[in-house]
Amino acid sequence: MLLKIALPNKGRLSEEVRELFNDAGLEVRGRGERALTASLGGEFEAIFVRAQDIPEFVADGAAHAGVTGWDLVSEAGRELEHLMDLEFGKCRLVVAAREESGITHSNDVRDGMRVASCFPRLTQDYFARRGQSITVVPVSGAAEIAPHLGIADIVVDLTSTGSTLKMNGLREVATVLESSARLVSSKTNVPEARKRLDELKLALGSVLAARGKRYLMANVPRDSLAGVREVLPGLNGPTVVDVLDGGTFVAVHAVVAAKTIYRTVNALKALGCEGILVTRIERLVA
Ligand SMILES: Nc1ncnc2c1ncn2[C@@H]1O[C@H](COP(=O)(O)OP(=O)(O)OP(=O)(O)O)[C@@H](O)[C@H]1O
Ligand SMILES: O=P(O)(O)OC[C@H]1O[C@H](OP(=O)(O)OP(=O)(O)O)[C@H](O)[C@@H]1O
Ligand SMILES: [Mg+2]
Repeated sequence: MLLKIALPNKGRLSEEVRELFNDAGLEVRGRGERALTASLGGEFEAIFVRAQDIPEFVADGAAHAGVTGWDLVSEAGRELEHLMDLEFGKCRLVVAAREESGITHSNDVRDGMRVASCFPRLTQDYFARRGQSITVVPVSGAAEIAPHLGIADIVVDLTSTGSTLKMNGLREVATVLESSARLVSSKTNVPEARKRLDELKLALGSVLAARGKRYLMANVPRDSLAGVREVLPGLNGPTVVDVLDGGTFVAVHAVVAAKTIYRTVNALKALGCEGILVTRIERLVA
């Protein structure tokens, strides 16, 4: 059974999605720049569509699963199964107003104000939940310009670094939704498809787990082993291997958090370790 996975054809998420699938051993094969489908390592078939259309395609059964932004999944409001947070494409959907508007909080938004957004549903829901009655001005992009054109008072738009808002003289006043890329599937998938999707989750998850980790090897003086054990917790404690010379050193292998590697290497050095080697891990199945 060939599972169809809908992936973004271009834009913010497409490169990172491809990288993730490649790293998981599901290489996007036979894809020309404008191809609409491609084989993914022979196991799955990728269909390339706009990120925005992916929730609909998956919900309608045109694809078994898909990768797209949580913002788009939420806006679509379709019944989908959330399989996995892929931890990239991180951004927030925010309410923003012109610096000089005097609006610094959602409470300052007055009834009847016009809100430009590419996310009309989420915008409407957000203000409705707060008991505020606004009018959504739906746009398909560049919402940030709307207040300057006089077609809206405020905007609800995506931001990550904040530079687009700043460049447009807008101030963020509230967060509507936090988003990142997600793997979603249709709720109606048959058991065989579910099994394949579990395998896909395992493959993608093992890459994500490995990204934050490094494999560390070091020659450790036998006398320092106790100290090293404290520095290197590893997955199940470090692996200790005898070195052929049978002498004063043993080899220690461990998986360590990438962000602590600087500190770890210094600590090992201080314990008299030698030949310290740090490498990336491709996949980590715990
Ligand atoms: N600044 C950002 N930083 C991180 N992720 C973002 C950012 N902007 C958008 N995203 C994520 O990427 C998704 C796709 O955005 P993208 O800009 O590629 O497509 P689009 O603008 O919706 O569509 P199109 O370019 O086809 O009109 C968004 O729905 C969101 O999840
Ligand atoms: O906070 P920042 O880092 O500035 O990012 C925010 C911008 O990124 C997205 O647009 P994108 O660049 O994807 O262009 P688009 O409008 O063509 O989708 C979003 O719609 C904002 O305009
Ligand atoms: Mg965009």
